[in-house]
Amino acid sequence: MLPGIKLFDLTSRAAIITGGSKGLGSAMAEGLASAGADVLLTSRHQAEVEATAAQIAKDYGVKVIGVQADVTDAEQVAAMTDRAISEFGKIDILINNAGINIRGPIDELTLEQFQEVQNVNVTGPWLCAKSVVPHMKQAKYGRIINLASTLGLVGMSNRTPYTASKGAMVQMTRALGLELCEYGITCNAICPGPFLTPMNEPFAETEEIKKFIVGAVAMNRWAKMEEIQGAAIFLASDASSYMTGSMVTVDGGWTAR
Ligand SMILES: NC(=O)c1ccc[n+]([C@@H]2O[C@H](COP(=O)([O-])OP(=O)(O)OC[C@H]3O[C@@H](n4cnc5c(N)ncnc54)[C@H](O)[C@@H]3O)[C@@H](O)[C@H]2O)c1
Ligand SMILES: O=C(O)C(=O)C[C@H](O)[C@H](O)CO
Repeated sequence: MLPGIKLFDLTSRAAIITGGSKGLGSAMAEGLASAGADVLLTSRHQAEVEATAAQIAKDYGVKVIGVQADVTDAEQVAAMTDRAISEFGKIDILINNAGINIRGPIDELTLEQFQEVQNVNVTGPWLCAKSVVPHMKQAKYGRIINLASTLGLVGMSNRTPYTASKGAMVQMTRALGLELCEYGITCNAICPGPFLTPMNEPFAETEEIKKFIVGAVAMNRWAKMEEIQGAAIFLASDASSYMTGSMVTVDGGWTAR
């Protein structure tokens, strides 16, 4: 008999998820934990990430550790990787989730704002991948999952820093997917559509976003938080073993139009 649903089992797998104290990071941490994985969650804020980690560990009976780490700081990223190795002895899965979005017309944005978005959304995931890859190569196994965005595939006004960064994430996923598959490591991306996380909450009631949800998203609604979990578990598990350099859209039909 072929393995079927067992392909999605993450028992005893060790994962790092960046930017995980709230939003999609914590939803994916719950998803992986529910499939049996141990998780090291990072955030820039120690108390917040510890509280999220403790709750998930209690709910799912796996090891979940909260660690303060800014993904743009190479030393903090190295410490994050060292901690995962000392806690779990290996790193099977990296989810590059931490990200920011600074919106506005190009003539009102500053160079510093543009660079900040590239630094968190592109340099951060590159640094995290660079840091875990030697361990994955040694183990001849790894799953790297990048949170790109629908806005890495299609455009949207007043979002030049974010769309540029997510387009870069799409291309970095393809390049890393090609580079690493000979070592048993895959790299794929999730391209989410609109989820009502802290990133989007302040804009949810604007006319622009209300029109966009009805006009661009075929399902005419925001995604529910749990709707990110299927893609995350799939790409983290052996169920996706023949996929690398792929973009998985979870966007309510936005890009199908
Ligand atoms: N929410 C959406 O609709 C949506 C859509 C497409 C893609 N995404 C992407 O999914 C990811 C998660 O988004 P979200 O909506 O949960 O956002 P969010 O703002 O709710 O959460 C992002 C997390 O990243 C953390 N973070 C920010 N800068 C960091 C840094 N330098 N180092 C470490 N952590 C840092 C934040 O503290 C926060 O916990 C992002 O990469 C985002 O671009 C989100
Ligand atoms: O950036 C925004 O304000 C959006 O509403 C875009 C989407 O919600 C989401 O981020 C798509 O990737």
